Amino acid sequence: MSNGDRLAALGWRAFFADQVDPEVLAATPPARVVRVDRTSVRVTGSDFDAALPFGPDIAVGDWVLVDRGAGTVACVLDRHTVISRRAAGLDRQVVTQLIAANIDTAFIVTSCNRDFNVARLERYLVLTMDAGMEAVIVLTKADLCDDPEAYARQAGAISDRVPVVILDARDEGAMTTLAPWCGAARTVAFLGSSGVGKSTLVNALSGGLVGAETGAIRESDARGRHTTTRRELHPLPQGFSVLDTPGMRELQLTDVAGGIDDLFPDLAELAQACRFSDCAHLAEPGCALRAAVDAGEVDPDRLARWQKLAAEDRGNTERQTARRKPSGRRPQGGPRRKGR
Ligand SMILES: Nc1nc2c(ncn2[C@@H]2O[C@H](COP(=O)(O)OP(=O)(O)OP(=O)(O)O)[C@@H](O)[C@H]2O)c(=O)[nH]1
Ligand SMILES: [Zn+2]
Repeated sequence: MSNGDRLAALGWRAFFADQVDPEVLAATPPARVVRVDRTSVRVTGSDFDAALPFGPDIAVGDWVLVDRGAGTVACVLDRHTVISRRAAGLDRQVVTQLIAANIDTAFIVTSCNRDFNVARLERYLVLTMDAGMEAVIVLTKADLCDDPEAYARQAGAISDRVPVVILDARDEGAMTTLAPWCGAARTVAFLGSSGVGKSTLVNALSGGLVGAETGAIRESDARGRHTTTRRELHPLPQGFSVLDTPGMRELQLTDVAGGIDDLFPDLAELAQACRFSDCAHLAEPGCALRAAVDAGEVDPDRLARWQKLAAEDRGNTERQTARRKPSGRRPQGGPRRKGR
């Protein structure tokens, strides 16, 4: 395999190459961040692997330019997609935690059991749609369930833009089911609660090469033990990359209004017809959404979930904007990039 082919297999494409002049690329070669630890980032390039000192705002999946002489990340390239979540920092400060960058497809994994929750799936979908990723709902543990189709129907009703697949993550057929999204040079990620089968699927896709740790779950409460401890991107010999992420207990939304509109386009459109532009869709006269509920055209539960997500997003976004420091995310003094 040539160096160019190796880079392409890692996901290098015109979107990234176009950001940098060729001579800069020659002097500071591109590499993909495959792991982020507390003090270092692990990167893979066309003909090198390296552990470099951690820099702020570097996410697993990022494309960076490497200063090989200094042994540092010279620059983080603009991301094609990025997912982050709001986390509570010290002193109730709102901090944004980067989860992963440059993912093409997010497999949102849940099981056909008590883990299944439409509101939580919507939350993940808002996040991934806002990030510009393709999303697929993956329902695992179909083999342990009497009526998996009932789960698939509920999941399928969430959005006509999101395909739903049902599988037994431990079965060989799981690979075939996910293959359409795992083409050459693609990057896929598994998101979902602990114990739903993410590591099992990563193992299946990689043919056991990755050896992601899987854990037994306590069947009594359908909750998994927390077995995945770090985020790691695995470039596979089949020519695509897979990211395993830990189970996420809490997923707060910030700055995802676009994703909310994408997932609830009908409600966003109806709201335009409310008499008051700041209608809270509660009991105001001339509320188009309440009228649609009364007419049986809108599910009131879905409306309530949409309102809750929108309110949460607004609250967090306002708090974050108030605290955001005016600093860029690129280390200073890096190589000059196009258009800058
Ligand atoms: N019967 C059955 N068991 C499954 C299926 N998917 C996962 N399991 C089992 O459920 C347990 C948890 O699976 P994991 O793959 O470790 O779950 P995870 O989502 O990676 O969990 P975390 O690492 O904690 O985030 C393991 O014992 C798996 O063998 C499935 O589709 N059917
Ligand atoms: Zn209204």
